[in-house]
Order: sequence, then structure tokens, then C-alpha cells
Amino acid sequence: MAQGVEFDQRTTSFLSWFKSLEGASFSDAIQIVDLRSKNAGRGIVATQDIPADTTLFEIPRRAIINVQTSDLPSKLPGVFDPESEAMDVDGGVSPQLDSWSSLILIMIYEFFRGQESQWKPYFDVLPEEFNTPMFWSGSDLDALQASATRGKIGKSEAEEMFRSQLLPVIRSNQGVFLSSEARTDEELIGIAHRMGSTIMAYAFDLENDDDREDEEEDGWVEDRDGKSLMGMVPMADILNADAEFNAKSLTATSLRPIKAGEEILNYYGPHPSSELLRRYGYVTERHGRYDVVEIPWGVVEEALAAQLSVPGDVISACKEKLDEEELEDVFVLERDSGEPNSDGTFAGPAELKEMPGDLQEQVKAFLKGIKKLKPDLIPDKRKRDEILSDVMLNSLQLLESRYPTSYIEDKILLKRTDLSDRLRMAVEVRLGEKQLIQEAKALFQSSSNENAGKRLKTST
Ligand SMILES: C[S@@+](CC[C@H](N)C(=O)[O-])C[C@H]1O[C@@H](n2cnc3c(N)ncnc32)[C@H](O)[C@@H]1O
Repeated sequence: MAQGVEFDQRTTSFLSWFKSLEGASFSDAIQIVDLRSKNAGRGIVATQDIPADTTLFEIPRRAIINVQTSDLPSKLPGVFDPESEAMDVDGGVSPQLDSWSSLILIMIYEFFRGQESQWKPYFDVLPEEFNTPMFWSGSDLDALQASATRGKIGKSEAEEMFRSQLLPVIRSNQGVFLSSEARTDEELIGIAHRMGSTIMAYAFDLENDDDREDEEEDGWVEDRDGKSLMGMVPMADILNADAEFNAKSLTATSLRPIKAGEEILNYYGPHPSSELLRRYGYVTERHGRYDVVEIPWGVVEEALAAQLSVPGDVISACKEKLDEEELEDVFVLERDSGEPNSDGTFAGPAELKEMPGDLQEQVKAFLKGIKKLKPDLIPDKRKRDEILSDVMLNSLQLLESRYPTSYIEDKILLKRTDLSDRLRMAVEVRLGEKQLIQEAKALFQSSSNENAGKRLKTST
């Protein structure tokens, strides 16, 4: 209970801090709420019916935390300004940082300033723990089974960056990073992880639009052309998100009428469940439409060799004749899901229409090579298409067999009520991938079929 009181007090302090900022606004029609019972932290709901195109809140530029608003860059010009030859306050020479590591350093600096930081009430509502795989144990991760997301966590790479780039800056500027000298290296790495994960799940890519006249108060827009500047945007990041959404930030505007009691939902992008888990530590059913399965070329090669009963060295001989630069190692199986409508709803169902085009082209290139070496195996185009179709199906089956449990077993598992959050999310991720593999297999199994290769591109 005490925890609940503290949670609410932090929310109240944050909201009054936000409202006190010059240029900020927060509509009476919305409220920050405790969604921990749904495992969703804080969120914002409508307290009354809201028409479309209503401004829900506005964030003044000064509220954002980044290289332009924090005073850390002025204290460590050698670290932040690529043009500057200046040394930092303690006379040390520091490496230049990219936008990601710069923001981590700024967050560490503001965090250590505690009450001195103008963003203290905001830090008090940022998470201290995460449910992203970066913080999972080996056995938690095992539950992801063959999902490619396991290889994308990058914990040791992140740690290496913290150790080689951030620690030296902090250690050589202890007067700037207040009380950092009392922390061990491991504690500092832990704080860097926490800030890195906060940025991953909360930061926005911003573009400083110099052409806009109202730049002073409102010059931040979401990045559209990759000229981005990362920043933490208080209040915009209290919005949870889903694949169907009803508002957009940074000035949050309702995209369609929102009923009293409904949650205000932002859009983090067309992420598959695995990516939603990796970056944000949650999954939702609606994001399943964007699920993907990575097909490693090694699996396809195995299926190809088995299908044609040729030894691996025939495949290797073909490979040598092809331009290695043009060969892909991984292919992405995904549905055609289209862009969301302008009001945040889905435009239509997501449908798997075909196997990845680049995969089909690569298999065809190999088949052409094999035909040269063993003409009897592939006498004509009809036979080639038949082989192509079988290789696709066999590759999918091989891929499926890499997941120790079946689709049905996972479905049954999800009915249990005693699963930990992590296990449930891992099962949802792997189940989404198995579902997509099944849909892909059906492309070949259904039409028995009129033409097994129907769903393959027919170009030569
Ligand atoms: C930008 S923050 C949103 C505010 C956050 N709920 C909080 O309490 O600070 C992103 C995080 O919110 C949570 N989140 C966002 N959308 C969610 C959803 N639809 N369901 C569950 N959790 C969600 C995830 O933990 C995610 O990492």
C-alpha cells in the first residue's frame, strides 16, 4: 500500500512540475493513471469523451532532456563538441560520443545531480527496473527458443561501450558527476544500463526544425528524414502504445474520438512482438500482425542439399561461382500489413502473400548453378519451380523444428495462469513466429494443389 501511495505521490509531483513549465499544457479531459495491475506502469486515460483533433498536452522545448538543454555539454566541451579542442574541467581528454552514448551520459549526470536537476520530478517517474531481455537470466532467454531476437540483445557490446567510453569520462570528471566517486565501476555500469534501457524505451528521435518560425516554443517535431537528435520528452513518454492508437505526440493530439475511460495510446512503430519485447519489455496481441521470422541462408542450403540429394560440396561449388557480395545471409518472412490509417486504426488485415522475394531469387541463382553442374537434376523450368517450392517448404519445416515446442503446445501453455511475465512474453513471441511459419507453409500446402509454386514469383 505504502508503495502505492509513493507511486501516486510521484505521479502528482511530476504532473504539477510539468504544468508549472512555461508553455506546457495538460487537458482537463485526461488523467495519468496507475496501470500496474495490467503490467503497464503509468499511462494516460480519457476522463471524458474527447473529439478528434483535440490537443491533449503540449510539451515546451525546455522540458526535453538532450544535448541542447542539459548543461553537461558546456561542462565537458571536449566530449560533446566535435569542433572543439577544449579539454574537460579536470583537464582530461575524452573521446567523442555518438548521440546514443551522449544521451546516456547526460542522463547519468542529471541523475547524480538529484534535487539539483531541474528534471528531478521526471526522474522520479522513470523506471528503475526493466522487463527487457537485456535483464533476463539465461533460463528466461531459453524460453525464446529459436527466435532471432536472442541474438540481438547486445548486452556485452553495450557493457563494453560503457566501460571503454563512459566510465573514463565519469572517472576523470568526478566533480561534474556528483557522488560518482563513491560508486564502484560495477555500480556505474549498472546505472549506465538503466539509463540506456530508459532511453531505448522512452526517448524520441527529434528533429530541430530550424525553418519553423515558432521554433522557440514548438520547434521540435518527430524525425522524418533521419536528421535526428535523441531526447527524453517528459509526458509524451507517459503514453503507452499499441499497434492501433488514437493519439500522437509531441504535442499530443487525439486522432479520432476517444471515449471516457479509454487509454490514450501512442504508436511506437510497426514493431514485431520480438522487437517490442527487446526495446520496450512488453508485447501486445495487436502487434502480432507485424511479426517476422528470420530465415538463415544456412537452413535453406541444408534444405536444398537434402531436396536434390547433392553433397554439400556441390552447393559450395555453386556458391564460389556466385558474387559473394550479393549473397544474403538472412531473409525476413513478413506479412503485408500496410500503413495504419491516419486515425490510427488498421487499414486492413495483415496477410502473408509470398515468401521473401530476395530469398527466391537466391535459391534460383543456386539452382541455375546446380543445373550447370548436374543438368539431369533440373531438366526444365517446371522442374525448377517444383524444386524451388519444395525447398521453401522444407526450409520452413527445418526452421520450425528448431523450436523445441510446437505451436499447439505453446497455445496450451498460454492458457496456464501461473506463468511468470517473462515466460508468458517469451512464449507469445515464439508462438507468433510459429504462427507465421504455419501461414507460410500453408502457401505451399493448400492449393495442392493447383500449382504448388503459385505463391512463388514466376519470373525467371
Ligand atoms: C514510453 S514508456 C510509457 C510509460 C510507462 N508505462 C511508464 O509507466 O513510465 C514505455 C514503457 O511503457 C510500457 N508500455 C507501453 N505500452 C504498453 C502496453 N500497451 N502494454 C503494456 N506496457 C506498455 C512498457 O514497459 C514500455 O517500456
